[in-house]
Amino acid sequence: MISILVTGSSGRMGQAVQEAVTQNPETCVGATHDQGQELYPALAKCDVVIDFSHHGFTSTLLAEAVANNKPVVIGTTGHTDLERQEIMDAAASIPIVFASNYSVGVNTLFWLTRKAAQILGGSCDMEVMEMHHRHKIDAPSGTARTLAEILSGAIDRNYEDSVVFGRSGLVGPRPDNEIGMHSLRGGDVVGDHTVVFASDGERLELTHKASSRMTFASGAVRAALWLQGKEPRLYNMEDVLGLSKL
Ligand SMILES: NC(=O)C1=CN([C@@H]2O[C@H](COP(=O)(O)OP(=O)(O)OC[C@H]3O[C@@H](n4cnc5c(N)ncnc54)[C@H](OP(=O)(O)O)[C@@H]3O)[C@@H](O)[C@H]2O)C=CC1
Ligand SMILES: O=C(O)C1=N[C@H](C(=O)O)C[C@H](O)C1
Repeated sequence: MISILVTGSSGRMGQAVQEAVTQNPETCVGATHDQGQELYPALAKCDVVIDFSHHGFTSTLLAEAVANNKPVVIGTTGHTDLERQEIMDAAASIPIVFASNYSVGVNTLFWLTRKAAQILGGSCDMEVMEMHHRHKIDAPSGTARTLAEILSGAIDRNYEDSVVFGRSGLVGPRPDNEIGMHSLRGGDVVGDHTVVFASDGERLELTHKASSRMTFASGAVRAALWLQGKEPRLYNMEDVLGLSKL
């Protein structure tokens, strides 16, 4: 039985993760952690951490996980460049799965987007749209960022140089190689993502819609089990699902 520390435990995802851990016959909730509580006693009791809390907590969590040699599944999004670097640095010491989305469907969308961009990237205008519930604090979503990173990689550009966030005013005709990013917020939407490939005469759209947070939670539990015995490295959910090899 693998004992899991669930951080951000009173949040929407923290609750879903506890349910998914309890439903899985191979895992149990060894401890929970929330803002203001001491981390070390909870961490010491567990084999692996699943974190869906706040980007500002990641560096504290990783410092403690490295000191105690515990693998970590990071589900939190919205990290700064410095925090992303800290995740990469920690992965030299402990195995980490860091994914903007733990659903099987979205990771299939990542794979399909990579293939479609390899075929269409040079000849199509590429845009990303996402919609989430009114409580989400970061934009664009981590998943939309990953999709835009895949698109920009396919046309040999960087995310930072190619992405344009929404458009307003006299922006002029759309330049080639620009990737538009559009974030909608409202109601209780769990998470919708669409990638658009548009050219003269036709348009391809790839869409994923999540209807339950349990899809992310059960994926994170799968990642936590997969991490057991792995070498220190930064992995993603495509590695967990074996999609990186296809
Ligand atoms: N990778 C994926 O598949 C998915 C990722 N996410 C990401 O997971 C994260 C959490 O989402 P969600 O559950 O909806 O958010 P919630 O706001 O519902 O929950 C966040 C939790 O983290 C706690 N928290 C907030 N700030 C801190 C802090 N500084 N230190 C420690 N704990 C803190 C909150 O405590 P308190 O209540 O006291 O504020 C709460 O328990 C987000 O980054 C979201 O984007 C979400 C879904 C899927
Ligand atoms: O905050 C959320 O809810 C979600 N966050 C993740 C993201 O930012 O991509 C994943 C999912 O879409 C739900």
